[in-house]
Amino acid sequence: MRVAVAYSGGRDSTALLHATARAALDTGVQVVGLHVHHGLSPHADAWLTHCRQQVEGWAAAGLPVSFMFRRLPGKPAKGESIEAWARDARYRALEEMAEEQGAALVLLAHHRRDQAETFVLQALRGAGMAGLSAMPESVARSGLVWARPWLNAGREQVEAYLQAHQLSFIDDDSNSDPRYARNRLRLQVWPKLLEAFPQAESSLATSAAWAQEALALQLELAEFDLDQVCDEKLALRLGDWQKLSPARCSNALRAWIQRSSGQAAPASLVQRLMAELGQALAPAAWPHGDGELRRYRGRLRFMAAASIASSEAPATDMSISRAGRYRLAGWGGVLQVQAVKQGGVPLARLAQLQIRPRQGGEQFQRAPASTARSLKKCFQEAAVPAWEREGPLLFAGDQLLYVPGLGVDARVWGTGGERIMSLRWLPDSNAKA
Ligand SMILES: Nc1ncnc2c1ncn2[C@@H]1O[C@H](COP(=O)(O)OP(=O)(O)OP(=O)(O)O)[C@@H](O)[C@H]1O
Repeated sequence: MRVAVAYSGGRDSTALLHATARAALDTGVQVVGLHVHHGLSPHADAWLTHCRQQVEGWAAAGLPVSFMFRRLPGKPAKGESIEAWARDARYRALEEMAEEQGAALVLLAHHRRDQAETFVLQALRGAGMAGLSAMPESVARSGLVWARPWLNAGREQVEAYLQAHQLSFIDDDSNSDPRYARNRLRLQVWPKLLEAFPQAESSLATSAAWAQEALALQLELAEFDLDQVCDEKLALRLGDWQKLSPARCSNALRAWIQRSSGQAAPASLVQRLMAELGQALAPAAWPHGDGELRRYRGRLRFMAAASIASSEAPATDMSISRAGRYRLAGWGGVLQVQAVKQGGVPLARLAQLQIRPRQGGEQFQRAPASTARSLKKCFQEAAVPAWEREGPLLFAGDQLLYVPGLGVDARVWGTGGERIMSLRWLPDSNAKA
């Protein structure tokens, strides 16, 4: 049997790797230290050398321990948080190495101060229960168990272990860089906090444990509620959902978004949906992750971008020769055609219309003196909300005539001397829940 320890060479993971290897003596368990070379610090090569040599020294002294490392390919993208990139890439590399080594258990050296700091950092961001839960003692992910055996141990205990065994470790100079929130908290706030509240670390870690319990309850309640308010295709039946109390509504919604899209719901999206979902029944859409949430006929669904274009009503032809309201089959609404003096399309151009779903790549021109641009750009410039962007596009041959939310394309505006018409898409507002 093989156990892995994520080993940065810092204080905590040095102590943990050594302690694990000692505990494994005479048990038949093999321990492997997994080191990730981030390539971010000029010292990264020296750290790697230190780690390898330290483990080789321990192995030579008879401990059942070996070493493996991986260099991270690539760099954080421009604008991406270095911390977030390094964390994600580090966990992926650790996962791959553990698999290669045949280790089903990976130990991380986080301790109680790390847990208390995480709780405070999350609270300072206004996090909910998921954030305040901080780090779990163990979690199964990607076929591996990740465990933090020292999550309830104080930093002094780790320090005492290092001293007792005369272990050397790396002092990462980036730990004093004040650009990182954790470093500011650790260096500027923590000493003062402990001076005023000596029990702070254990109290905050206890609060994180309460948050974990509260989170588990929230998730259980959400499962229960979603069983009642989802249809067989897992769409949310809005009429039933709205009957829940406000706290249960947002709790169930958050869990439903995560479940149906596979992506966590930002607090801003949940807030917005709570305000907008119950106000009307008209078809509407809200962007989320790599797709959008769609309200249609009293149900909310998530649609991935790839499936959106193909799932729309099919392209159809129609002919319009006078003002009026025209119901478009399969589109859930009517097209209003009215005579206007300017800014409209010549009536003659409506004789052979094609009605098509948006497919991407369409260009629209908002004013005669401007140029044609992508629909996405035009929607952004005109600040058209997501739910007003829905509906059919009207074409005459290859020429785009009308886009819901934007109006008639300026390239086809009539110039006078002919009957010109405004077009307006009116989605049904009376769909039943
Ligand atoms: N480069 C790395 N390679 C392998 N494991 C790492 C690496 N960086 C962090 N870890 C693991 O994640 C844990 C938490 O990381 P964190 O950055 O908070 O600690 P650290 O200051 O790098 O090192 P230490 O916790 O060993 O003092 C570490 O204890 C270690 O188990």
